[in-house]
Amino acid sequence: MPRLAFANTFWETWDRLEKPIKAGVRKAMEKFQELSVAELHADKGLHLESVNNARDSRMRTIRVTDFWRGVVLAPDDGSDMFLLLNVVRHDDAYNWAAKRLYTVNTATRGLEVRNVLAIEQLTPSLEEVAAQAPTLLFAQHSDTVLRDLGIDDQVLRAARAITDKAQLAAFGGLLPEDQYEVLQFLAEGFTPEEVYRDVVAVRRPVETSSGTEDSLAMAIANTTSRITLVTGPDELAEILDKPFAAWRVFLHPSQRRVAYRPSYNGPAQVSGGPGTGKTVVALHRVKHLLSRDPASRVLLTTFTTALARTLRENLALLIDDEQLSNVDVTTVNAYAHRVVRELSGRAPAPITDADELQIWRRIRRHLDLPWTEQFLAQEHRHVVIAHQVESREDYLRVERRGRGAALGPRQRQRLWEAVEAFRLELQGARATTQLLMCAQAADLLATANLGEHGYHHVVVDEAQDLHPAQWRVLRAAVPAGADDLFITGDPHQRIYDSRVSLRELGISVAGRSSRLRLNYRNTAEILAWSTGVMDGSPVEDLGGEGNDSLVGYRSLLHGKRPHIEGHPSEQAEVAAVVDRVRTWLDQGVEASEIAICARFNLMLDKVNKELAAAGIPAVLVKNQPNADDEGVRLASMHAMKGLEFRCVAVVGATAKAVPFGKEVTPLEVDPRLHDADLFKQRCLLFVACTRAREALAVTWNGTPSPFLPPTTNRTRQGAE
Ligand SMILES: Nc1ncnc2c1ncn2[C@@H]1O[C@H](COP(=O)(O)OP(=O)(O)OP(=O)(O)O)[C@@H](O)[C@H]1O
Repeated sequence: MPRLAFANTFWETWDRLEKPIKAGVRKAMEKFQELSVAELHADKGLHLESVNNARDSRMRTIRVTDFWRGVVLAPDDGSDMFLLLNVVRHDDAYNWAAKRLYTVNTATRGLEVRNVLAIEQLTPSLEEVAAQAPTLLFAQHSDTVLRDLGIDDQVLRAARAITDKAQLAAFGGLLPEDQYEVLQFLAEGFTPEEVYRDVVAVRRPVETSSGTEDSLAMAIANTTSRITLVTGPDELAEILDKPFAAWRVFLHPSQRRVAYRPSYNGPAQVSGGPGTGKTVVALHRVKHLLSRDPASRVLLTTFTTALARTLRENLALLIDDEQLSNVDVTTVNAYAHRVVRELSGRAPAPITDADELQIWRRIRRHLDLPWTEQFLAQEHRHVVIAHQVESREDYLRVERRGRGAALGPRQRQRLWEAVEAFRLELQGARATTQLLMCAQAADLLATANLGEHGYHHVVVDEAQDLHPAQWRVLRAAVPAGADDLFITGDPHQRIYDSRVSLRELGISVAGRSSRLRLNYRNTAEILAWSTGVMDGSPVEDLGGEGNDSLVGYRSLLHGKRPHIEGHPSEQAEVAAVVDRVRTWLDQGVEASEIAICARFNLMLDKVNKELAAAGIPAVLVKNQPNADDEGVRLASMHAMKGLEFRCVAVVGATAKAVPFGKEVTPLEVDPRLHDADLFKQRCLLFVACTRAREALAVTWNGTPSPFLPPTTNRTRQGAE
């Protein structure tokens, strides 16, 4: 019986095929499950035929319908694995098939495809230009080094003629995938040793001595990041029935390595820039943990209720219902609330941040304190609750980490009075705050029966904004040991002001932390511009033990440069964004795939009004629309966390809004808090911009935000 595998090129078109064509594919694929290799070749309905002038002698086409054909790579080495490459209109199928060549990479041993014809045709003209060029992109690397990294003769010749990164990007789609990735890493300045470690070694299979390494079947088995192997009819049905999502099937080797590592001897952490697949990895980790022990109970947390809902929907695409029933997908706050309710019998609904500020304001006035209510609220959150300060004596001694303005004993006495007044007021109203609820939950869990209220594994997504009290809940929810906590997050996306030392919270990830570098979401143009917003500022890493940076993050996707534009008035800006949305809609983008994002709801209201006047439906993200609800998404910058859209317009990026003065502690009050607040606002803009997959527009009226990369400020108009 032959074996069947599907290449990523097939999946790229599968969802777009019409029903009768899909039915034809299913029927053809069933034959691969039923007939022998000889019968397949003889089958009249399938009509497996070779391709004239094909560069790859194994190239065949099969009949799908009268007008569509499948392109298949058929083994010629005695192995029995067929690889479905694409489904293409009859006339295009032969052309598509003829120019492609599949080869086994000498270093990774994976199967790669190249457009051999196009490379042959383009290389001489590249060489002509290169002969005059002052520098060549790979001049510093010898042939031996490149060959050791899997670069073969044809690619080597082309690589020697490439002058810069833009040329490499333009040429890249023609090159064999693993070799292109090696060249990209080298072009980004990674050393050959690093490239070997991150690109080659992660893919390279363990050496065997069977001598069959180069068979097509073996190469296919080595290419899990681009090829899906189907082991039986049930699997075939399942895989073809569900809507295809590449992230479910094809993990980058660096993603697979961390998600499917059999076991971690304690808490593990995965960091990575935006769009590098941290959420995807978290979901696959849950799958791995459950497939290892189907009876284990898993807590999967993220930052907001809306994100938890999406996370659960995506998890349902990856695991079956029985497994899903063993996973709680929720926010830390919701879990803490449940714990307090179940273990103490009563859990008041926490007050909102605005209510909390009001209480602090009353106390400030009543005690005639010299600090703002924001300062008092922050002191309570980030010093008192964070360090579990329970008495005046503790507070007088506590080290106020991350706070710049020193507070003497007399000031601390006065502040402690305010804290006591705050707690008294809450008690009187039988109320609490989210963080106090978390602190209570952690205390309750510490003495509770974890078999009933805890988990075997806790997986944490969007970890960067969790407060120490929330970390204590998570730490207490799972007994310390192997595979207790799996944490993913990006310190560049910190938009609230929590600072943690995970080690001090009993969550040491030393020796178990990894980083993802390949961005799957944004085009390189959007990623590069958005990275400019961060201005290379040093960023404290997730665990609070060192610094993190965005150096080396890359995207393989390319598109238009972001549109960056200032307008003379708010009215003109709003009119321009409505025009832009209209253009995106005219280009065929679904309204629900477009987001407009602003720092303030006031601006969103104005945009909403203009959209309505133009007859364009819109919905507010904070109302948690369903994925299939029609309408352009309108969101505050905070609400953009964790989301993504084909097109994003960030409006009102003015100097007054980003940073928003009211949320920045004045320099003279506390220089460290001042810097931290500014940094948070920078991250907020970064998060908003990196939600765009294909198109990003950033606009303002009046003075632009100082966080926009310098060229923007100078030209005020970016090219598209
Ligand atoms: N291996 C993969 N193959 C195809 N698509 C992928 C893969 N990994 C991630 N993606 C896609 O890339 C996008 C970003 O992934 P994901 O949301 O997991 O990234 P993230 O690192 O959590 O992002 P952020 O931190 O910015 O919220 C998603 O559309 C996801 O489906």
